[in-house]
Amino acid sequence: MESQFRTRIKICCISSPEEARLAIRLGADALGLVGRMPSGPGVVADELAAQVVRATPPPIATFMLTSETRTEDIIAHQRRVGANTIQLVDAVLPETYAQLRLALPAVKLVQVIHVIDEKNLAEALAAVANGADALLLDSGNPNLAIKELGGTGRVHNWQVSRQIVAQSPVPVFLAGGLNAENARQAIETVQPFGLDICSGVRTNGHLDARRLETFLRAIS
Ligand SMILES: O=C(O)c1ccccc1NCC(=O)[C@H](O)[C@H](O)COP(=O)(O)O
Repeated sequence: MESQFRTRIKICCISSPEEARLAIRLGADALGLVGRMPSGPGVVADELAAQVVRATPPPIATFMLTSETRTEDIIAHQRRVGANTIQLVDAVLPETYAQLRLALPAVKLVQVIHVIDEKNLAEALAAVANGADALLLDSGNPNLAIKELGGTGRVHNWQVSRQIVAQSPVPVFLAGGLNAENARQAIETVQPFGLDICSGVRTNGHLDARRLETFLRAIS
């Protein structure tokens, strides 16, 4: 069934104020700033992320991606960057959401679920029950010796993602290997609140205006 709502767009792996301005000008609802990660191409320094956050006007959301899992380290990361949303790319203890809420009441919490199989449905619903404001379904693999926590350029099992969207009481973003060719199909299959894209709108690592325009046209 066709959704009556506009699919929100998060442009991730923003690596400069110029990329942020381009993404906003072309219609991004949210920007993603990737903090220190065990692997992946999109990492930026905290100082640069903070600079982008300061230059980003409302109502654009700034998502700070963190691989930290201890509450105090997540809080310290947020204080360095100042983003209005924390994207937790790894699993955290159940009590972490309440601790973060207490310390950072104005900051929204988005939990990434790396979709591998049906078991991820329970993981997603537990994150919501524990306090996540939104979910983001991605294609990493946290079980590897060197964890993959995003930026893989791979598509995952959208049937599992569809089940998560259908049962989630909070908004769900879909990520992982999206591009202009598969984005419409992704929306129809998964029916997410928003799409998150990194490599599919880049050329040689840089945000590519033409690829982003083509992507946005494909889903409008
Ligand atoms: O890009 C990275 O290096 C990265 C590493 C670890 C976690 C997240 C990372 N990227 C940010 C994202 O969340 C991506 O937008 C998401 O994984 C989708 O990426 P892609 O498949 O390239 O569109």
